[in-house]
Amino acid sequence: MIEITNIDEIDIFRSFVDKRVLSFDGYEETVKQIITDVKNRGDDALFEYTRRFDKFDPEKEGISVEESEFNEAVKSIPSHHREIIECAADRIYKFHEVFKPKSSFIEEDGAILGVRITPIKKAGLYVPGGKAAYPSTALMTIIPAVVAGVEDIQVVTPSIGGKANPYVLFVAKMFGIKRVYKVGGAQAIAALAYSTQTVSKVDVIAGPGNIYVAVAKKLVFGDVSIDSVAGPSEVMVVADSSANPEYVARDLLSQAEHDELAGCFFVGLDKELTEKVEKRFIELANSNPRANITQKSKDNAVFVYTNDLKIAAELVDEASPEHLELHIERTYEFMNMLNNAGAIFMGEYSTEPIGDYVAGPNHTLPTASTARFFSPLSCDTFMKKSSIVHFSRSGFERVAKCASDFAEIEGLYAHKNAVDVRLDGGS
Ligand SMILES: NC(=O)c1ccc[n+]([C@@H]2O[C@H](COP(=O)([O-])OP(=O)(O)OC[C@H]3O[C@@H](n4cnc5c(N)ncnc54)[C@H](O)[C@@H]3O)[C@@H](O)[C@H]2O)c1
Ligand SMILES: N[C@H](CO)Cc1c[nH]c[nH+]1
Ligand SMILES: [Zn+2]
Repeated sequence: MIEITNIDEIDIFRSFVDKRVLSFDGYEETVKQIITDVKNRGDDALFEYTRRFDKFDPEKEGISVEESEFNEAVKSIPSHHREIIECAADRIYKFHEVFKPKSSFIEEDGAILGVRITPIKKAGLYVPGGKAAYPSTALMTIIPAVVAGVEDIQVVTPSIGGKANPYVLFVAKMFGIKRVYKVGGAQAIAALAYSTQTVSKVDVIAGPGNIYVAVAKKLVFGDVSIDSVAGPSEVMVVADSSANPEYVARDLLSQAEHDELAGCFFVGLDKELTEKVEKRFIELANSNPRANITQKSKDNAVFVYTNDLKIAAELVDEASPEHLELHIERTYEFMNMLNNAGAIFMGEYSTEPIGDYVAGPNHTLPTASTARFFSPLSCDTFMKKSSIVHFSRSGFERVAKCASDFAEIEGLYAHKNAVDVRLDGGS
């Protein structure tokens, strides 16, 4: 447990956060090489990495999911599992539909000004599948793209041993996605960004993944758009003496389970609670073989005690975590003291896994402190804006002199003349 009772001591926590984030830079060289290789050699490189990391031979087995594989997958899903997926899909769909951005305009005397919002044409969606398959992420990536109106959707998902996860295929089929490729990691991101003989180039890549996927998305950003750097999961819990330490320890563990690089940050406003949570987290981590918590996972967990709500809020903004859970009495008051978190879960019944599956908001969220500037995946990820400017003669006359004079200030006389010619024939 670290004790921080003075704002000047916040550096101890900052260096913990920075060390974890900086360690991700160590993957850049490997990822750069994979991207360059796929860019230069297309399918040959994509297949080679798939053979190496996903343990099957795409040359023989192919990477495109065929119609028969989709049909077999759909048949193999028991009806009660379909109902579970449909229940989650329904809630996620409704949430994204409500928050889909809409074009809007204002009218002033002689002018219409506004923002036209249209879907991006081509999207590549990443559904993770290394250590575990993520059908819930298939819902969280496909639904906003479909609701946004993307015309052309490709899904990539690593398929260890060559068999795509049937639940992921079920979700793809549910939303009419025909192109699913059995590739993953940095090589899949490179294929979507630059194209290969099989995979076509997209305009936006969205979806979470491990550190190789996250670093690859960061490196191709600019050549394509991305949702965010959504890498190894993180959860931060702020709790006071009203919190249930068992709930808190279990919520921390739920994210540690994703990856040994996952980050778990606990801030207790009560010393005894902080000690209890740390002890219980370690106990659970040591006795939970199915969750596969390693020493590295435990090293990526930190327990802080502070007696000051303002310091707690500062610690949240320092970490800018993917998920923030508030197990405190005055949740809304505390929320207003901070800025940065991918998703905020209010109160002890809003456990993070509810958000992973059924709450409705997207579970694909920025990590590695990028919640400072990135937002959750949403319909916005798949949409872009154009400004609309429409002046009538009378509206033009109201603003023309201002524009003409401004052009003069900048010394841009062709600009000035383009305005003046409409006023008085120009010079
Ligand atoms: N931030 C979010 O919104 C969010 C949501 C869901 C999941 N996640 C994260 O997604 C990740 C899922 O990870 P995963 O590994 O199970 O699946 P994954 O699909 O992200 O990664 C599997 C791929 O990693 C590549 N890879 C593995 N070892 C490699 C190596 N040594 N060198 C180069 N490439 C290598 C392989 O190509 C493999 O196909 C976890 O980190 C989890 O926390 C994040
Ligand atoms: N917690 C993950 C986001 O960090 C999302 C997820 C999918 N399945 C289970 N959890
Ligand atoms: Zn999760």
